[in-house]
Amino acid sequence: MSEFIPGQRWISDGEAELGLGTILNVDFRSVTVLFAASQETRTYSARQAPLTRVAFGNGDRIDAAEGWQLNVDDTKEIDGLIVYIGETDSGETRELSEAQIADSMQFNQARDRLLTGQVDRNDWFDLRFRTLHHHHRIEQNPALGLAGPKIDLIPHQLYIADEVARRHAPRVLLADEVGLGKTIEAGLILHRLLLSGRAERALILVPDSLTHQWLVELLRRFALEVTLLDEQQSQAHGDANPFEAGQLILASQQWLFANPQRQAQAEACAWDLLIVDEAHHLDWSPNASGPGYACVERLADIATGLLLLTATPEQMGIESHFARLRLLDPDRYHDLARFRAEEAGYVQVAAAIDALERLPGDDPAIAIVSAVIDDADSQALLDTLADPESDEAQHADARRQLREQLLDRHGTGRVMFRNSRRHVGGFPERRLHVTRLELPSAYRRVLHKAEHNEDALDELLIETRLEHPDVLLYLDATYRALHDDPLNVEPWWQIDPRVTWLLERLTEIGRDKLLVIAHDRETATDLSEALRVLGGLHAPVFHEGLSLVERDRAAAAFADEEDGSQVMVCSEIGSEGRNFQFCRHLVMFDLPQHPDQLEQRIGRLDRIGQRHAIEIHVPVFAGSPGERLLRWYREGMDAFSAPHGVGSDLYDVFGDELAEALLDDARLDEIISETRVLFETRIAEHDAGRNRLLELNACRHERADAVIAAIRQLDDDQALPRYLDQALDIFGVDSHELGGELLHLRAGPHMLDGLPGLAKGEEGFTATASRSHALARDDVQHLSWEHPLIREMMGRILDGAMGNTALALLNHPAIPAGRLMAELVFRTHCPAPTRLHVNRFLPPTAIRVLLDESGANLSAKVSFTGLAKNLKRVKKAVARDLIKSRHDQLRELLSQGESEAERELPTIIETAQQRMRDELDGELTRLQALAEHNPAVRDDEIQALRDERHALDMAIDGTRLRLDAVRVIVTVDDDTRR
Ligand SMILES: Nc1ncnc2c1ncn2[C@@H]1O[C@H](COP(=O)(O)OP(=O)(O)OP(=O)(O)O)[C@@H](O)[C@H]1O
Repeated sequence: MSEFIPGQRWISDGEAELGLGTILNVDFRSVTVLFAASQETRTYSARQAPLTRVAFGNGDRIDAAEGWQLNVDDTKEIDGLIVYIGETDSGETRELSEAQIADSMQFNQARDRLLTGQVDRNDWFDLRFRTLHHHHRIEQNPALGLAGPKIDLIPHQLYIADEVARRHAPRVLLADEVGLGKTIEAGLILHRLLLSGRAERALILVPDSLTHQWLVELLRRFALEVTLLDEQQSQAHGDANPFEAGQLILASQQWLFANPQRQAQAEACAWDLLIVDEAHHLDWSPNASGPGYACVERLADIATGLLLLTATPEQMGIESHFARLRLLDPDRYHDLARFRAEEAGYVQVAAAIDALERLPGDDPAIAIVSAVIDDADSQALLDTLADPESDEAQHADARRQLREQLLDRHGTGRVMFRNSRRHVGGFPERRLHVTRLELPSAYRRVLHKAEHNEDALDELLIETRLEHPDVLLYLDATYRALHDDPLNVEPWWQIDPRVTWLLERLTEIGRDKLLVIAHDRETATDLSEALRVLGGLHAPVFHEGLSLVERDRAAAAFADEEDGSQVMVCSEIGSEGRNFQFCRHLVMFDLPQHPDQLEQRIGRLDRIGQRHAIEIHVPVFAGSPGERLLRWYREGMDAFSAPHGVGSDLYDVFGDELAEALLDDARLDEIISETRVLFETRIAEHDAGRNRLLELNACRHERADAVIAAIRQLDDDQALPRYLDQALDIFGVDSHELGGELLHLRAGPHMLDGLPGLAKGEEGFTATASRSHALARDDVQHLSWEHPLIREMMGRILDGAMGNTALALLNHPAIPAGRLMAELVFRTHCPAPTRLHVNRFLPPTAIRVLLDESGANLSAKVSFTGLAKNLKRVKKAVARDLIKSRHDQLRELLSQGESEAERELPTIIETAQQRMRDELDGELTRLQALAEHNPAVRDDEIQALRDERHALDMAIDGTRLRLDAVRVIVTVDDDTRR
């Protein structure tokens, strides 16, 4: 029995969480202890108190109640209390009685916990060591942040995500053609930045109609929980800034742009990343910018990173496109004329890249390449490539490097990424079905009037309050506007033959689904009503006037495979960005006026995931302006066959003239042939210049392949299921195999609280480590090293004390019983701001040292696994007694282990530094060379990289070792019973 004296410090064996206790009273039967930090008092039997005396040794660091720290050098005893002697942080020698130690002092460190008799389970120690090992591996993996999301591995998306997310403060325009996965790319970039600590806070601004879709995509595919903010939610925060309500905020553009007070609140926050979807709507003109553009401009100024997403960057004109580029980099994009001139030069760059394929052995090709390059290293590469003496491997290497340099140094690629169907490949065919219908007499009357003369048309515009040429193109809207006309008494859909035609199409396609898009929201609403009245069909409507909930309900009613509606009716703007690729029939009830809008319509169906040819049905009235517009689209630019990316150019030139020619066939013929000529010229120019460069730049296949290979390696990592098994067991999560590689996880009765997705008494979730199985079902999560549950478990182990002490028995024929061994795990600790993501070069690294009683280092001879499988558990109380009885020996081994581990530290530091320098110096050289040619490389980007390199150098240099975990091993005889 120990002798208790008031003022001594003890810790409860059974309730270590009570903290450091102080003996208050002792009599011959009982001892009373005050645990001041947790404000608890306990009285124990003096003979069997489950308490361990806290006694520090040389080298330990103690917190004094007065707030200072003592580094212990020596001890003495006065009246039964230990007095520690040592130095404070300021170098002063002081004494500290144990009674004056801070009550709040934590015993999380392995050494303190061990010496105060707190031992964890052996399997916890095992899991801790394995966690360190896997964490070390995963943090350095080049696919970090890209392997977890539940997506198909599509090269162009992964290339963009990898390229953009590795940049300091990425600011880019993601401009892939409609439906190629810009949302996925933005999600991947965000995910990687978050996982690597390069971003913590992001604001995502999307059109009202897409908020829910984003919310769901971010959750299902990226396991990211975002806060969806609207006015109601914001008001619930009272005076507090609602944008501080979460780290990832999703908000509707319409709501924010209309609300200056909320904008001010958003601007008052710090954002690492701002994402703006459908950015072509940001209204800008040389004379004035609209509230949306102005709001994004201010936020873009504050936010470190910026992603603008649009499939049709030039829909609002080239100036407006330029204005958006300026949001990304105001210094680079300040002069529109210069921007245009640069674009003209892209033809030569593209020609030079193509010429590389003809080298060596083609003198004109050398001249073409020489005309573009003007720096020494490119010239050296060209010399190698042109030299017939170089071998094939040298040629290939020089060609590849030169190609990269030309793209990097002379192209647009750094700020804008645009993939097209043409080079991504594998997209379905588009088939156009046009039906000519008779004009109903009411519509014919209107047209007749308009055709009459210009004054009559003006009158019609005044009377209907419609715009020109809408009044001619959307005849149902015109009819509705003329409701005072005594001949227009019936609803338009009663007289419009497109309605019966639509009903016939629906019957014809059987059980297939069909999406209808109409220009006008009223047309959409009325049409839905007409289908109900005339065909008995439930056709949900989807337009900008509906609330979010109504819109999502409509989309869900349409999407449901079993019980869903066969048809849905959308307005133009209402459906932009939505995913309807489960449907292959599109009806364009009328035609939009801008080719980009036409492409946006088709893009609802023609998206990644579409498995069938797309059937585009267009009803037109014979001889009407609508039919003339159709001719312009078909004959002028093949608008229905594929996206060509030049629609904006054509609209800019011919849009106004076309509007004037909608009643004039002869004029229309001229416009169509002029359009065709310009179409072909532009296609040829774009193919030769900018588009060609954008295309070459949008996906560099070697890089994409390397990223995919790294992801696949993690996908196939056999260590994951083993680790998961062990971790789930220890954390108390129940897991059941469901077959087909599926696992159902739910909280067990003793689960440690706060694990993501799991709460006691709740359903839990189904998950699989197989990417293909996860993709096949919406309700199945993708298990990977990046899954929130696994990250949380690993984080808790690494940040906490779990399993950092253990004691086990070893029965070994060659070692006599009663011998002691210490298995020490040291961990590198490199304090650095998270944004440096120092882990990519030096993740916490474990050094294992196994010492026998005499201090001999056995680490190289006896592996962790080899030893672990021969160890036996022991009861906690026995373990505690064993430790108490061997305190001095253990202290000795701990300090010796530290010296052994320290010997390995310099090599670890050097290797990490080398890796960091190789990577960052390479990137710096590349950026500097780029900056000479490509003003899209910002000075601050280069400076930031230099600063980063310097900061990393210092941080890695300051790496220290810490004892992370210790296992005491005691040898026993065969017949030892415990
Ligand atoms: N890698 C992928 N794996 C699985 N599904 C994907 C992948 N990429 C895209 N998709 C799916 O394809 C559809 C189109 O992708 P997304 O919405 O990101 O395209 P987008 O380019 O943003 O389209 P839009 O131009 O219409 O805004 C979505 O349903 C998306 O979930």
